Amino acid sequence: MAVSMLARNEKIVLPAVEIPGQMPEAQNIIIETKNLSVFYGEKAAIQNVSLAFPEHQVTALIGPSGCGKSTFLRSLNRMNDEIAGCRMSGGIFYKGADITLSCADVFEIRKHIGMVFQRPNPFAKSVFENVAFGPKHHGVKKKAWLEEIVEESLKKAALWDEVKDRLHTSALALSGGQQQRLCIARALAMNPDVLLLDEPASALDPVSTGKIEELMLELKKDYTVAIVTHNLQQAARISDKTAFFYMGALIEAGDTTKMFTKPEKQQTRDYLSGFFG
Ligand SMILES: Nc1ncnc2c1ncn2[C@@H]1O[C@H](COP(=O)(O)OP(=O)(O)OP(=O)(O)O)[C@@H](O)[C@H]1O
Repeated sequence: MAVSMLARNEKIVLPAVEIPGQMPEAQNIIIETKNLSVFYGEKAAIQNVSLAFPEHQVTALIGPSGCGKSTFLRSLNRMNDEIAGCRMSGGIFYKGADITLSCADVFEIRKHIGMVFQRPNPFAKSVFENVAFGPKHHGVKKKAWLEEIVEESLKKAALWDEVKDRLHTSALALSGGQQQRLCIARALAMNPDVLLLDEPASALDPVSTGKIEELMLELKKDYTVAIVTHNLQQAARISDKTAFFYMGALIEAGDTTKMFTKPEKQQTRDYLSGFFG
């Protein structure tokens, strides 16, 4: 099944992947990896990871620096394709379609699976043009339609009230926290199903971090969210599921409350107790 043929609201129910510690009940899985390995040259950064992302839930990816969280996250919308010498094996299934296949259209994939990076990276354009950029690039020309997309995306990113009177001024004049919410609005403007967030609040002050966390809880009503975070309290506050990575392997994944109170693996217990990381 080609990804480009999937309608936005089409729901394909897949059985949950069996991972130690993961919820046994069947859930709508929107994206999942099966035996995914990612290599930089000869070195494996991710080894045989099978992980399923339940729809409308926040899944936090945690683990010590260098364990492969970002590499794994970036593979989910083929962002690693941009890195010379990076290759992967295994499968990534988005609504049942294997998006690792060479025939899969990466631009189409990234429309469905949007990404926001650690450092806010707005374009040196107006607030409006930042959000309208993707839809314009994908053929939306009508001004009224673009205005509607921009307003709706900024509202969903909880930024509209702060910028509605300065839509045509530079995005670079916004605060760091506003810029990050603008980047989220830019991703939402493409009407994705899945949002990938790589430490979206790590460069922000506590107030802006709080706004991003509140936003995550709001966004999961409409989207499936995967977030890399170093901040264990943040993972505990905002995620439904947590996946713990160590040295490129998925050690344990499951319900966040259970992971933080009764992890099954000793390595998870050690990491959560601060013994390493
Ligand atoms: N572009 C790259 N080229 C070569 N090796 C890379 C590249 N990016 C990451 N790596 C290596 O892959 C491994 C996993 O890195 P990755 O950034 O995915 O880990 P991480 O858990 O996200 O780390 P951090 O929490 O510090 O961001 C590390 O050994 C890293 O050095």
